[in-house]
Amino acid sequence: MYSYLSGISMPEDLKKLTEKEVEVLIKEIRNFLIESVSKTGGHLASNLGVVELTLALHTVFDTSKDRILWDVGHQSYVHKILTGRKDEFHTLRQYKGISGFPKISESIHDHFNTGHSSTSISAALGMAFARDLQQQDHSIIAVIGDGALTGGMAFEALNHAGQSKKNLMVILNDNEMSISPNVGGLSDYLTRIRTAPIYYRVKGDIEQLIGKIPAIGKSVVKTVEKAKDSIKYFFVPGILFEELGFTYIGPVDGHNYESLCKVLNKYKNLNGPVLVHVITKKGKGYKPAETSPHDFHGVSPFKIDSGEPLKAKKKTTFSDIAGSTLVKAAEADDSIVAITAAMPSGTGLTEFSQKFPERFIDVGIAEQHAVTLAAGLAAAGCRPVFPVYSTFLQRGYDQVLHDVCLQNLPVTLLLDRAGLVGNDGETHHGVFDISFLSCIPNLVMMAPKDGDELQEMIQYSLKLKSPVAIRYPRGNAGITEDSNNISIHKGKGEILFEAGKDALIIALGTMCEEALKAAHTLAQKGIKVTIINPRFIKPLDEGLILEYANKCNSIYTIEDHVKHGGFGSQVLSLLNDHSINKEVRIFAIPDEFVEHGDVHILHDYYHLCGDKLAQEIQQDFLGNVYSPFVLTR
Ligand SMILES: Cc1ncc(C[n+]2csc(CCOP(=O)(O)OP(=O)(O)O)c2C)c(N)n1
Ligand SMILES: CC(=O)[C@@H](O)[C@H](O)COP(=O)(O)O
Ligand SMILES: [Mg+2]
Repeated sequence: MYSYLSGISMPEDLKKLTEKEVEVLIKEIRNFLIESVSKTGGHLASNLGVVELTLALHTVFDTSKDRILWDVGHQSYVHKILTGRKDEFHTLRQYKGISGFPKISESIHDHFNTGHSSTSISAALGMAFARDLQQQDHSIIAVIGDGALTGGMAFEALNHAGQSKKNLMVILNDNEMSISPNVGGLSDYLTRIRTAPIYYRVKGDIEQLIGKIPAIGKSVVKTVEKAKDSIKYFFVPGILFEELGFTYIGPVDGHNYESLCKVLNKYKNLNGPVLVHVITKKGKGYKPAETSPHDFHGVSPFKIDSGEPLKAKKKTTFSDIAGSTLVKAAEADDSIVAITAAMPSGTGLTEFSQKFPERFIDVGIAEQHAVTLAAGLAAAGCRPVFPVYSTFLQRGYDQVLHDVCLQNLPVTLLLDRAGLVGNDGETHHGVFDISFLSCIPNLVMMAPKDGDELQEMIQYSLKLKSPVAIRYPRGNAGITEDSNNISIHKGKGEILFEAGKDALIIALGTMCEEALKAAHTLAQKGIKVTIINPRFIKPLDEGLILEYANKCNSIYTIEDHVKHGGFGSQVLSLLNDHSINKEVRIFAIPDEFVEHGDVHILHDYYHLCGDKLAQEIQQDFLGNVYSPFVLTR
């Protein structure tokens, strides 16, 4: 079916093709990507945009020694296809299949693992220092998108790399898009470069021209120098990067394989850091993705002819509820400001951004800045809310501690995608937030069992005069059966289910639903349990937990989070402080990074589901056979 792609196993095979054949290969790769991702889901639009660029990189460089670092790494599919993973591509992002991001463990052609944005230039510079110290000779190329370039780390690295004079190439893949349209002054600057009338002029011509402007006499010299500077700043593309110490090349048409190869060949041995500004179209070659790059940034399986998702739209998600609750709250309180770090739709803020554009702030991929911006807003009398994926808040840790909590500022952090997220895998699971946040003084932390409770918790958080974090998972927000009336009071949990004293299950957040399933299964076996929904991670409902821990025979905690420093550890510590010496078993994720795969598979593997919980509790009653995943005291 694929005349040329079928013959490509490794990058060397590519080098045997003529330019005409490569043109056919480009089309074949796009078809292959569309076919394959329509079944597995994945980051389609970004990959369609870098087909020519990736082929050119593999034509000019040799990644068995040269190092290409893919920023974020969601655009590395073509690289994977060309470096021995074509035949496994149908397993992309599936449990035990290949990852959606670069992985050193997958291939010698992957040189650095990524997933979080804006790391590539720092890593490339580190490798350049190492290469020179070890007197080696290879090329190092960071490929970074215009969205990823909005991240603070990228600026820090550009600043350092420019001055270091190290030989390295930064390829700026500019498609004017982050997940949503890109934001910020730098993005505007790139637009000016792209649309400048001197688009195809080379910088050298302009500099020569400026050099020819005569200047006679002292004051004339001064004026002319000033004028020259202004002309240069106006006309020389990429002057910003030049001033930082980079040689700027571009803009270059990122869909012209031949000219990309020429540029890369010409500048690959240049002394010092070089930045090649490549213009691409996100979603290139597939109409639905070109028209709607946002919708095809990360897709679930879809119909190729229409681009429609295979499964009907999901029910209401936790993110939807967070968004609609904030809209309602903002209608009543004009001090509420919503912040996003380049994830407006992922975090459910689309409606908010449309209804309250003046109170909606997209900072770009800049979580650190977002947190301190929130602190500033709060210090000046606004009520900021920052919905952010749990995993990306890791970027803003010191800002949460130092700028928000130390000053006890009323900032609400909505930790979306808390728990296992599924197919993005180890870089994206939000399973560390309890450990890194619950140790911070002044911070109140909650986890809702369902959508209704999330709504109440957000409303409650907006009344508090202190920082609050609320963690909730990716996906649908159900309504819990057996649910009581929801009324949130600081540090108060609820008895969700009470059948007897054989076992106490303290189930955090959506694990309540799993605990209820287990309770019903166990009831049929004659084992009577009680379930506590703690609602608060901090402060814990100590009274309720101690009362029932004393009453019940054995105690179980369950959470979608790592065990170390997690919720169960805190319960254990509480019981220890009160000398309750009963058996406590913690169902949580052990001390390892969790691979990618469907969430239900991962939950099953780690026994974070009703079936396994019931099985384990039953086993305990039968004869104490323990699973390796649960801690026993
Ligand atoms: C620290 C961090 N924050 C947010 C994200 C989510 N994210 C992944 S890709 C992306 C947009 C990247 O845009 P760009 O670099 O321009 O790549 P493109 O998809 O346009 O090729 C965002 C916001 C992330 N991966 N890491
Ligand atoms: C690459 C990246 O970081 C994002 O695109 C992420 O994959 C989005 O995840 P959701 O699909 O959960 O919004
Ligand atoms: Mg982009």
